[in-house]
Amino acid sequence: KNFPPGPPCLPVLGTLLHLNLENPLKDFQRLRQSYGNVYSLFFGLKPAVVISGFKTIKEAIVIKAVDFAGRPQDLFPNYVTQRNGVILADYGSVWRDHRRFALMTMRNFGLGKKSMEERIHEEIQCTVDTLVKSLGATLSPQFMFHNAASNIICKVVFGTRYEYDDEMIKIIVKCFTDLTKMANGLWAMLYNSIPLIRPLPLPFNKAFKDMEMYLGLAAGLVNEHKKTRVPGEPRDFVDCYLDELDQQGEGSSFSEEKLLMHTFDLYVAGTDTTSNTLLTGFLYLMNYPHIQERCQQEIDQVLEGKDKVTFDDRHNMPYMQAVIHEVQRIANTVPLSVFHCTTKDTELMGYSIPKGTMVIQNLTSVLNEEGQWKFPHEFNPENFLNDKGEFVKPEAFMPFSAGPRMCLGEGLARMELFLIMVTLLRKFNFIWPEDAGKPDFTPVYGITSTPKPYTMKVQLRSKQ
Ligand code: HEM
Repeated sequence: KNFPPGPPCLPVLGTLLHLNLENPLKDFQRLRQSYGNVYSLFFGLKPAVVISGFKTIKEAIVIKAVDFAGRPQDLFPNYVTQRNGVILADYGSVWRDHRRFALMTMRNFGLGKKSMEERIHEEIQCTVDTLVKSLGATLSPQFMFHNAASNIICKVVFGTRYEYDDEMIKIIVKCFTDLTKMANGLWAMLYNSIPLIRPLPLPFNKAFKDMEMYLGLAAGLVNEHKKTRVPGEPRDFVDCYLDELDQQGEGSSFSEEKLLMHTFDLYVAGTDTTSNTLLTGFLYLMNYPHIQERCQQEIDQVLEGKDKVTFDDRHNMPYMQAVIHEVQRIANTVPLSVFHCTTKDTELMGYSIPKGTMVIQNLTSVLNEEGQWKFPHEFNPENFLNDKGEFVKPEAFMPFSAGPRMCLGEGLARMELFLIMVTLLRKFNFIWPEDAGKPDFTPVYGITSTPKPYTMKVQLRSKQ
């Protein structure tokens, strides 16, 4: 009763036929126009509510926070991750303990402090070396940015990194990029909607194989940690978790099984998001050379005489900050966030939503919402600058979502984006190759949006 309205529903299929399962973003927008900011869909028999627009999303996930802080437990990714980890954990003590632990650990390891900056800078040096080797040639930057993001989070979690030509990093990055595309793609939607097909040998089985591969790798790394660790002197996230396990008594929610999936969550969430944001950033900067040039002018001025950029320098770089935020807005890296679920019977904008209903936050609808942005539909850093040229962040800037389930890697991601983009723009000019044709800015849909593969030319800047 009083459930949000939605398109007509068929037996077995629900409202699946109203969506292009390869990329439903346009359908979500179309349905919003017909049914408003809160409407319902049915995945088979399973009801879902799609929420759109800044006001509605804020009301749900920030103001009524706990009511909307659950995660559905019967979707394809829950089966693939064996219901472990933090990203898909339902609202409750296991999620709370693991989230708090991850936030605290990453902070102790220097999030916002110098040591994390040093780790990022070490990795940037490898990116710089790759670019120097490509001077004058045309380069595909996909692997380079994926490898850099992957290595940074790998160092935080496992204390190690892989050379860019190491077979292992190729396997890991491929596994992560495949999984984030599969997790809410066509086969996942069919898996969710039609339980009868689950035992069949269909393409979704690849995700289970990828996960098995990752767990084998992680178990090997954890075993090595067990042999070499000094209790109380942690080197990385895994050591911290093992220390925590030593201290936890009976009834603790920490376990080795959970550790493995926790490493997966941080590793995968930290790789595909940051790298795709960087790829989007350089795609736009090459095609808006005047914006690239203005960034470089600001960087040269602020960093004059300095060896390296620090995260604190962002306070003196309003234009660069505006560009990075605009890149994140336009990249729309996690377009539907991660699906939420109501934790109790609740209400939203006058509609009743029962406990256990899946909630899809259409972040896309906020990041390009008319009325929230000066230029909602174009790439324009002015969206984040006031009349005095100062950096301002509108409340509708929600690429990391908001509320209790908000991205826990936001601090790390922001530091990476700033240090990487500033260092590379200071040293190089990025040029759209003359023979590359017109750029295609339309991203490929998945849990993370990915720019279509492109190439770049790199020139050493004369000043450097
Ligand atoms: C540009 C980079 C990133 C973007 C745009 C992004 C975006 C998001 C979004 C939209 C969510 C879902 C929030 C919700 O359900 O309401 C999320 C969750 C999460 N992110 Fe990120 N993320 C980024 C980087 C990272 C990094 C670097 C890490 C790793 C340290 C990370 C770890 C996580 C985790 C563990 C969650 C689950 C939080 C929870 O369920 O409590 N993310 N992220």
